[in-house]
Amino acid sequence: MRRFERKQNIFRNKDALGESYRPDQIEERDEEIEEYMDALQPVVDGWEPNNIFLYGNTGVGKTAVTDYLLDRLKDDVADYDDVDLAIISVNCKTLNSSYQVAVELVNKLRPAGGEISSTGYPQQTVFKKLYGELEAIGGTILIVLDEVDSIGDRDELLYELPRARANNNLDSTKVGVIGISNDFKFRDQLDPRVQDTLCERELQFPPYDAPELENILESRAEVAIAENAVEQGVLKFCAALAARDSGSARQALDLLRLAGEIAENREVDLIERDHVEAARSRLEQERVEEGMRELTTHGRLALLAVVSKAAKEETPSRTREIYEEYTALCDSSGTDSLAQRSVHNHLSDLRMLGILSAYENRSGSRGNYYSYELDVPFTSAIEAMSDVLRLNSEIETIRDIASMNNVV
Ligand SMILES: Nc1ncnc2c1ncn2[C@@H]1O[C@H](COP(=O)(O)OP(=O)(O)OP(=O)(O)O)[C@@H](O)[C@H]1O
Repeated sequence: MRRFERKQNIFRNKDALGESYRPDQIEERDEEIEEYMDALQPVVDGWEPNNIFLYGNTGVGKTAVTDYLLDRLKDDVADYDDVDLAIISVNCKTLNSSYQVAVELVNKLRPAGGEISSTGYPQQTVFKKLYGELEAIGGTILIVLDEVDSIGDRDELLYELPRARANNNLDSTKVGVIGISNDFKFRDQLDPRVQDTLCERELQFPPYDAPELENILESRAEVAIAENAVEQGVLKFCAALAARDSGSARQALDLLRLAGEIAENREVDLIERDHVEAARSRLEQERVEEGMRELTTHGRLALLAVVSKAAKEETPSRTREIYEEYTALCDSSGTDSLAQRSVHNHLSDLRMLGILSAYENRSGSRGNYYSYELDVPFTSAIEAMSDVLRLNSEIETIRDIASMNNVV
């Protein structure tokens, strides 16, 4: 067996490409930072903070910019004796009601051993306990609620918290809420009263374009990657791929990190374009697998039907044709098939997940119909499918047909 050996030809500090790294510098967000600083100005001036709602797609720097600015704000207000600032951050991802977020906040503020249980209290009791903790800290408190959309429509806390002082629930403490979300619908679904308070200041972070992503990658590569370990054009390529797909800095950084790991495993000292291509297809496969995990058996069978059509070079394919393929697969797997209408719904879900793309065709008097094709490489889709459906011989046949047709 080989020994573990330290590898450092490619990476100088791989953690700097990871999710928990906090960059010293934020690139390409000058305007947003200006606006954000304006919204935070009342804190420095000693007034009641604005409530801020920050939204934009995933990976566009909402959390990074917030962390960076709040660190700065903390340092800068230290110069003013009459401002006492505390910042509490909670990620709401696993908390799907006001009640749960309030419990989480109380428990963050209490010393170990003093936590309250996450069930069993009336909501107002938990809110009261929260006000008690906030009042005990005093001064100005900014509460950051990341992924705030997880709270869903049980959003009373978002209404109560910013008004706590006006409603005499807090006496001297000044509270501001910073809500962060990548769900564009969330804001519009909020109760209008919540909208008015929480969205006092709204900041939108647009997706990055390719040159912006390239700058972000360059500044991160300086910290993360060994000297002369990236072939010329590779950062541009990663940036272009991520810009075309999502405009997400996370995606661009993930591509670079994985490309570096692939280069490392191939025992070369240079990250090349090929490694980025390989990283892209692996990440795409992960995305399909992740999407697939959420699918029901029928969703998977509907996807496999499209994969089978793709192997025969028959995509884009109409729902009716996909449905025939689907019923045949159901027969082979001993599963009762659903009606065509339901399969159509599964196909539109797969489209939402970015696994399929759809085209609307107009067929004159007989109305419109949709046709579908894979929006991910054939290989990624079939690889992801092999583990989860017990249809080995069918999947082998599809693979054979695909290789005869040179479909990859
Ligand atoms: N402008 C930037 N300069 C430097 N690094 C950035 C910038 N924008 C994003 N990043 C980096 O990209 C990654 C993703 O950013 P971040 O977590 O802030 O995205 P987000 O908008 O909060 O996404 P999500 O909604 O998924 O939480 C992080 O590693 C972050 O450090």
